[in-house]
Amino acid sequence: MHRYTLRSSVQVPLPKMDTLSLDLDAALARRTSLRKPAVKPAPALRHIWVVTGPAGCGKSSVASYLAQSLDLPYIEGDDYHPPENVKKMSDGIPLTDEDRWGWLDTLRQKASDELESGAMGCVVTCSALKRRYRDFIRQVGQAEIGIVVRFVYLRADVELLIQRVKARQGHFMKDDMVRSQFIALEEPDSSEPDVVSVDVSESLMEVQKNALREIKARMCE
Ligand SMILES: Nc1ncnc2c1ncn2[C@@H]1O[C@H](COP(=O)(O)OP(=O)(O)OP(=O)(O)O)[C@@H](O)[C@H]1O
Ligand SMILES: O=C(O)[C@H](O)[C@@H](O)[C@H](O)[C@H](O)CO
Repeated sequence: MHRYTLRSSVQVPLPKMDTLSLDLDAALARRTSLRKPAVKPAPALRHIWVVTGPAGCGKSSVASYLAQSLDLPYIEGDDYHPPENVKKMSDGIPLTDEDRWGWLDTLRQKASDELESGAMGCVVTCSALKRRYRDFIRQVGQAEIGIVVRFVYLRADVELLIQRVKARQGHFMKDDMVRSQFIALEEPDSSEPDVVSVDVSESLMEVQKNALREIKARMCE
């Protein structure tokens, strides 16, 4: 190791202890003042995950799994249809925009209330078939700082969903309604970057795992 030696002719007056401490305090004061103010960590983003798609695509099956996996409150959209909507669908009559606005407003309010009560996020099932429905729900994220609305669109073809709804027991939505869902459907495209699309032609377990992986990949965005 290279050792430095002071030339003996050079007299370096050693500062007295008090000036040393003064210098040390001054140096510390300067350093503190130069130190950048502590940056407070940004509050974690709170997500409203809206699982969307036509009847039978797996919204309830996937959303309940996501809510459990992420330990988040789960809002089942079907539970908030007014009775007249349920009756219409049970009678094989497709809903109209007018039928849906109140329901959509209830769902987005429920999601907002969950976050208001301290939840770090929530998972909502809502068909949200049309772009304007998704825009309506997006307003929650535009109104509140730190709240992010994201959509998980469960993508399938009509014949597959007809089969799945046919095989389902005890639900008011019957297979004869599935085609009308696709007529109303405005599939999300690249103009909606807050939508992640998941193919639901695979097994339920695969779809659930894929959806969870996609969500986790977007949590920090
Ligand atoms: N990937 C899958 N593979 C096989 N069956 C599935 C899959 N996903 C859902 N299912 C089944 O398809 C039926 C419809 O699923 P689910 O009720 O979750 O759909 P949904 O979108 O919530 O329907 P709705 O909008 O009518 O409430 C259920 O019987 C469910 O068990
Ligand atoms: O917008 C709609 O037409 C309805 O919400 C359907 O898409 C759902 O499948 C219904 O909730 C039954 O589950």
